[in-house]
Amino acid sequence: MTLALLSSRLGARQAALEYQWMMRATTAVPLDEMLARRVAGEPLQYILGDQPFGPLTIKLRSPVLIPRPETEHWTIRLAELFRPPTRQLSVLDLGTGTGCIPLLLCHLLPAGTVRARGIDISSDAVKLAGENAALCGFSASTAGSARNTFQPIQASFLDPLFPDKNLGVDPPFDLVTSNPPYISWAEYLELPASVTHYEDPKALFGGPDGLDFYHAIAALVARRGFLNPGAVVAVEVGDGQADRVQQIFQSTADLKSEIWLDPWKKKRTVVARSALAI
Ligand SMILES: C[S@@+](CC[C@H](N)C(=O)[O-])C[C@H]1O[C@@H](n2cnc3c(N)ncnc32)[C@H](O)[C@@H]1O
Repeated sequence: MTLALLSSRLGARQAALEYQWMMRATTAVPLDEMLARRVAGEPLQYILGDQPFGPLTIKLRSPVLIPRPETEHWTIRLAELFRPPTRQLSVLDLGTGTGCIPLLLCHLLPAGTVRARGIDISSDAVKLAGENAALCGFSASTAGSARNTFQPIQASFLDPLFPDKNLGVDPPFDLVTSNPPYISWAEYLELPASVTHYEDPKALFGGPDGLDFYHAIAALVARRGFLNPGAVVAVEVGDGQADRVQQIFQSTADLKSEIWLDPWKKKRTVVARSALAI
């Protein structure tokens, strides 16, 4: 009965596909319950409890944002900029969520070359990112010095005192990444219920025009001593925001940048580089 309902909701083809994923899921949730939750509109990823992100399997729990394929795409391309690595990279991910971005970088770059920290205001996100760090084998507490490490830290990077001396977030950084909240108020009203009911509004809202977090990130990386010479700052942007974000980085941080397209040819990532001599 519920499978029939799912078919009427998603179409027979998609329902059959999702049914197969549920059958293969390793979660302890009974199949009937999975079907009922999906029919009620819950995203499949939360029901299954994990999803692939590049070659990694990332654990998921509502309300922490479900990593998107666009983010996976630019993170893989970003790792290529650091091949072969010329030195140890100190990485800071702002708004880390599941930890997917720094964890994929840890996976893609040679062992012992990445020390990543991820900041998130949400305790749910920090807890989940810690679980993912352990599952992927990059937990800072257990890893030896020859391993890449990722440590999630609960803090707000909008706080004027960030990074407080006691946080363990010690500049300078070689790479700053962020997929910040970038949905404007107008866009939020248009989002489907599958997003607004299950994903944390804190992960979505970027202020009235969606650009608040880019101003904050540009001001942060503009601080003296925050970036190493030649450091890279890579931020994901929403539809139609890329040119404006480029201007913000230029005017606030004096950083020149380029724009990367996503697999659907949309301007998705602004990638800036600090001068080789600062
Ligand atoms: C769009 S989600 C991105 C999550 C993850 N990086 C990804 O790509 O899937 C933005 C994240 O920023 C976090 N966030 C929102 N405001 C923040 C703040 N002031 N300081 C730190 N993190 C914040 C949210 O909790 C959320 O996890």
